[in-house]
Amino acid sequence: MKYAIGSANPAKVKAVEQMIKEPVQPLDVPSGVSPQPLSDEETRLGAVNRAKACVEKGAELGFGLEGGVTDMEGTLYLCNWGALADQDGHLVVASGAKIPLPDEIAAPIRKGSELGEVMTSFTSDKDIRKKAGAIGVLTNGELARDEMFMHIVKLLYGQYKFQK
Ligand SMILES: O=P(O)(O)OP(=O)(O)OP(=O)(O)OC[C@H]1O[C@@H](n2cnc3c(O)ncnc32)[C@H](O)[C@@H]1O
Repeated sequence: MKYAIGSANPAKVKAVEQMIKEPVQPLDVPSGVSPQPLSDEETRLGAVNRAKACVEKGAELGFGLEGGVTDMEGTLYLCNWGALADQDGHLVVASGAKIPLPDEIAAPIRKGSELGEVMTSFTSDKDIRKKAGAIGVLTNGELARDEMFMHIVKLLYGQYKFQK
């Protein structure tokens, strides 16, 4: 197995495949963090754990992509992180776009709901996290979740090739 992504979420798989231009194996691996990461640190760790788990399952290169939220000066932001790991123990990380969440979305998350659930009730689309995502909705369709993740994958793969 050459390339793997530690998720079956189509927005994540598509982001890696479009960048790598080769088949990428989706793997069901644990993120090792809470279902709704609540800080940059936790979101980043989820991405790293997913990338490393892919390598442990035999991938030459393993990608991990994680979505979360983070509090900055009292405002909750959507945050996104990615990691790329290889069999030599090399690891690169990158973060993606951050945008503030409106109060009607932030408030239920602060009370314990997951962003995916909140976005589903907000849009009446149970698969929104697999498609445009919160970022697609909140940017009026200008930036979909897969495109946002693709940017992170470019940051990961570019850094990896530069360092190797
Ligand atoms: O199948 P996996 O890879 O776990 O993908 P996921 O979308 O369910 O999970 P993430 O770990 O990336 O995101 C953590 C939570 O935040 C939600 N989430 C994150 N970014 C989102 C977005 O852009 N739109 C909708 N939900 C999002 C997601 O549904 C989860 O409830």
